[in-house]
Amino acid sequence: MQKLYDEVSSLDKRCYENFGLSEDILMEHAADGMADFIKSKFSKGSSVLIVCGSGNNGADGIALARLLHPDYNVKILHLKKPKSDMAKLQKKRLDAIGLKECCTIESCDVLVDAIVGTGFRGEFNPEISSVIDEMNNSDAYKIACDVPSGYKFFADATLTMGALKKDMYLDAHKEYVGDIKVIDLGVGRDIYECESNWNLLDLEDLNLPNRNKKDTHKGSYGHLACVVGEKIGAGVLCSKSALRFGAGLVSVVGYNTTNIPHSIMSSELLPKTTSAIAIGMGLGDSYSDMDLKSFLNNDYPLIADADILHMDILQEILKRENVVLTPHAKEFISVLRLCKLADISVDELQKNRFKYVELFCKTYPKVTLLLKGANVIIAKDDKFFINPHGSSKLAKGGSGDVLSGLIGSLLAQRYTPLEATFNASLAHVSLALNYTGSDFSLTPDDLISQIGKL
Ligand SMILES: NC(=O)C1=CN([C@@H]2O[C@H](COP(=O)(O)OP(=O)(O)OC[C@H]3O[C@@H](n4cnc5c(N)ncnc54)[C@H](O)[C@@H]3O)[C@@H](O)[C@H]2O)[C@@H](O)CC1
Ligand SMILES: Nc1ncnc2c1ncn2[C@@H]1O[C@H](COP(=O)(O)OP(=O)(O)O)[C@@H](O)[C@H]1O
Ligand SMILES: [K+]
Repeated sequence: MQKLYDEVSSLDKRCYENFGLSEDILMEHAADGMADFIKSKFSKGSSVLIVCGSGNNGADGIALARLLHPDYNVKILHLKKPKSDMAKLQKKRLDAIGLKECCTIESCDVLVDAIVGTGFRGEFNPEISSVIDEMNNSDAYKIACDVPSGYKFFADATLTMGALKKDMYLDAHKEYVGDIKVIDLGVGRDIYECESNWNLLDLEDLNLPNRNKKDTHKGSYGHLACVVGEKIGAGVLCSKSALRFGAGLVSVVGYNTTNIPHSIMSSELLPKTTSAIAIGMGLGDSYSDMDLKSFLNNDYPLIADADILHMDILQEILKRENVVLTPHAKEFISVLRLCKLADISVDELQKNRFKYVELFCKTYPKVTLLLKGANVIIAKDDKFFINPHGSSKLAKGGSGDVLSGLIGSLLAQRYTPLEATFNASLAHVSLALNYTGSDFSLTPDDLISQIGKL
């Protein structure tokens, strides 16, 4: 697990004040980290074009040019005259060793974007936009210094300074960042970083269910009741996924339980041995509120997904002690509207995913939320996690039902709602990562069939 930050300037400031490091020392480490990265990937003599802006992001780029010259064939393009004190100082140092400047995006092996970093505000003017377009069209290996400029530069790798920034994990930004690597700024990352409520999940954080205890029976591993309605397929996917992920028993529950696999049980009412409930997937609108209440009149841990996230009965669900909500963006704006927290478009949500997740959690601190997307957000109270390891292989109907089953399974096996959710989410993305077929071909059944290989 790694920490995430809204901003790192306060962390830089701690370095100046607590560790006696200057801005110059920090920047020298930033540039050195980038130089090491390039040296590890490209042999001496490779051509490196560094495109610099006028602030400290540009200054990082100028310092990098100095560190690579003359072993590498370095060229520098100043889009604007150096303006910040550090940019002016770095330019003076570079001029002293003499380095060729260029004024167009020339062909090169490595292209470094040091136009703007965290100080970017507003929009680029048309000239800068067209330079970035040209850079994007280059065949070179593309490196973003700190962050891809304005999230318009398509980087192969982003070398980010000091610590990870939350903003890099907005869904829309996933297209631009490439592989992300943190560069230390003169002190180890553990020392540079301070507390943060936001964390990035690593695949290694996955804690799978186990069968280490010997004196057990099926009841030891819980019973998930999956309440189904009109579209039985969604409930079946959820149930199969739950059974495969270790729940001792799984039942499809409701009025429509014909044609279900033999391994799944069925009943009209909640089984007596129920230890967790999954509700919402494929529910349709055939249940009355009264019917639904009969499934909710208990305090079992519950995962609510899909159709139920549009229903007024959600208010009742949100009062429960152990509940997980798994909306995608469109469902989350419905949740926010039902809760009278915000009436916004999907677009507005996607631009401000972190803010609205925080708003929801502040109002419902007992609820565990998983907001689906290219980068999944998992949150409870004041703890927030991002799972960035999913891929577009998962963008297919039924992927979410499999996820609900994984979460439901762990709830039934008595994981806490937060543990169930982040472990299930990590398992879900691992299933997609482990799939060896073509990206476009992954089906929910493929996901389920791979659970056993985790
Ligand atoms: N201790 C530090 O201060 C460190 C700073 N570092 C680097 O410094 C960067 C931040 O530097 P700054 O705060 O100077 O900011 P940036 O260099 O990211 O951006 C500010 C510059 O961009 C220009 N700019 C802003 N909006 C623009 C727009 N819409 N169109 C065109 N130009 C625009 C401004 O005129 C200014 O010159 C980080 O991203 C990182 O790369 C690193 O060297 C690490 C240490
Ligand atoms: N481009 C993507 N990158 C990463 N994960 C994705 C992407 N598209 C979809 N997913 C994941 O796939 C799942 C889709 O769930 P959902 O939209 O509820 O599908 P369904 O309701 O059809 O089962 C979610 O876990 C989501 O995070
Ligand atoms: K940049």
